[in-house]
Amino acid sequence: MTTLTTPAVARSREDLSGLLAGRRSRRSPSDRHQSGPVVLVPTMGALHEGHATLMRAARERAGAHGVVVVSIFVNPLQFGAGEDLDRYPRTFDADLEVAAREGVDVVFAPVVADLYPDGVPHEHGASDAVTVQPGHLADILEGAIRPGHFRGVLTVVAKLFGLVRPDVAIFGEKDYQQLVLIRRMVSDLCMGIEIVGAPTDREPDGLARSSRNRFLDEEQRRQAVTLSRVLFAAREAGAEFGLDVAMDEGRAELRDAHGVDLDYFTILSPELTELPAAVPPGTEARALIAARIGSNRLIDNLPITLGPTASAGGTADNTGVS
Ligand SMILES: Nc1ncnc2c1ncn2[C@@H]1O[C@H](COP(=O)(O)OP(=O)(O)OP(=O)(O)O)[C@@H](O)[C@H]1O
Ligand SMILES: CC(C)(CO)[C@@H](O)C(=O)[O-]
Ligand code: BAL
Repeated sequence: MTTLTTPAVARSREDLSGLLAGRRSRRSPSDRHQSGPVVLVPTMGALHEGHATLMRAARERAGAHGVVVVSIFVNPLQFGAGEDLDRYPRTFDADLEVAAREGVDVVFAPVVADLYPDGVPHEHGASDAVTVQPGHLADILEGAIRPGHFRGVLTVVAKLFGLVRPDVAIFGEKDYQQLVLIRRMVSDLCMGIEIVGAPTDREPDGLARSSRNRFLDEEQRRQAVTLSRVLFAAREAGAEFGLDVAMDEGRAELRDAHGVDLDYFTILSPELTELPAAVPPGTEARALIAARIGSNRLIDNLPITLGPTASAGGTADNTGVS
């Protein structure tokens, strides 16, 4: 029988610094060889198997002597007015079980006032708070639909980095634009933290696991698989026939779908810039999709290697139907 050790739970920043202090003092240069890295997995809770893959990667990276910290915090600053902040699932006891199963050392689950002692600095409210302003990459895709979202994400991630001071932080590729922006923040603000991107974990039929999937009813669950179908169809066609055909095949999947209200389907460079008009065979790209199914908004993406007859069409051609 496997014995599970419940992670230490820090409910405030003071708890966290207490829990991490002992470990940090042991990380002196003289005995660094005996200690491993501090590895952080930031989450909003409602943990599922996708999160578990991140924790497993963290445990492996930290080794027996390192520390795995999982943060659970539903960050109000990244939710816009009318979004699903209030109904976002909160399942703390079940989350602790997942963390225990994956060998997490510390769960950091602060309250809102702990991370925002002067209140949540929403754009529309007066505030002296310093927040992280992302570049223009935050204005496209998710940022176009959710203005201010990435300012909220980067601000809270910067706070988590400041509190946990990890050597490594692991994020899912499922939130691909988020991952790109976090890498950019760490680089531009010289944070000196290694950012690891973990592949998207999927249901057997291809649907990307997501905390919000639990809100899908049976019919919506059937419709939700359209997102990954579009991406896999685009990937297969793109590998053989290039970008334009990849877009066509993705769009064809969308035409046959019901109940899927598309926000975007596009293929961009891995850095989320437009692809040039002609790309050489073997060019790496990223297909990205977002859609609403009922009142649920889902996102997904997939890496694509464009094939020998690839020819890029720029924004006009590789922007999806809506
Ligand atoms: N299916 C997945 N595979 C790998 N990583 C994932 C998966 N789903 C989420 N993650 C990653 O887990 C981290 C925490 O994400 P979060 O708590 O928002 O979960 P989520 O399932 O993405 O929820 P949401 O429904 O809000 O999109 C992020 O880095 C995210 O990219
Ligand atoms: C990175 C994150 C934990 C910041 O709140 C969140 O955006 C998420 O769970 O992907
Ligand atoms: N994982 C993305 C968090 C959000 O939708 O706000």
